[in-house]
Amino acid sequence: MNQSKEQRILNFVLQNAVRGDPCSVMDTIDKYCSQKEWAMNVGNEKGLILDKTVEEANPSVALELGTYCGYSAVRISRLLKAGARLLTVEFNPEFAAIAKQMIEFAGVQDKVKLLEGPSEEIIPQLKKKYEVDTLDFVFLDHWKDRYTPDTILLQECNLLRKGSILLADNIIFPGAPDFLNYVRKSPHFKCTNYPSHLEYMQVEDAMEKAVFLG
Ligand SMILES: O=C(NC/C=C/[C@H]1O[C@@H](n2ccc(=O)cc2)[C@H](O)[C@@H]1O)c1cc([N+](=O)[O-])cc(O)c1O
Ligand SMILES: [Mg+2]
Repeated sequence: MNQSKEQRILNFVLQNAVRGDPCSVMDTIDKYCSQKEWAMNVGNEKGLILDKTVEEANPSVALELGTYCGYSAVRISRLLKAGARLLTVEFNPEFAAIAKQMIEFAGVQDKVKLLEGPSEEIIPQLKKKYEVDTLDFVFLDHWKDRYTPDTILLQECNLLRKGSILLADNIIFPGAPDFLNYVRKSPHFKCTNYPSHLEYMQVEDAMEKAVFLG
């Protein structure tokens, strides 16, 4: 049966990137997805905003919602200090299998734990099952209608602390209007908007940073 787009992206990386080199993996995915087949990786323009926010957070424990092929998991984990870890949530088994291979090829597997399942099931397990105290950084890039309920769930599970940084992708396209409304109206978050463009396209997009105030 014919391959999936995600399998084709992984194969292109395995054949063209440098094993153990996260930047080479990111660049190779960006090359494929800008020249051959578009895919919903955060990409290099918004990726630079992600990099700066991760560096600002300098997290010991980071969470990503929406692994997909592992592009942002590689991007985030390459910046983590010794001993720090990224937990990334993916519920599509095909995507999880691709991402696992992508993460291992990039050589960041010791920093990344891929959790398979829906975010609403995984988030309540983070403290007891995955030994998380609080999260220093959260990247939201999964279903856009899950950003708000999962942000509320993170608070209900006491997973945020004063200064925890949330960064959300796709604020303009496809858009996450209820999330934007929620965090901007909430007295518990200080928000910053970062205008950018949709990955690999000349379409407006933006990222929103929301710092939890406790
Ligand atoms: O739809 C988008 N993203 C949805 C991502 C969904 C990913 O999150 C996982 N997940 C993991 C856990 C869950 O609980 C739910 C889903 C899904 O299995 C998928 O791997 C999107 C779309 C465009 N676009 O241009 O159309 C651009 C983007 O940058 C996007 O991020
Ligand atoms: Mg996205």
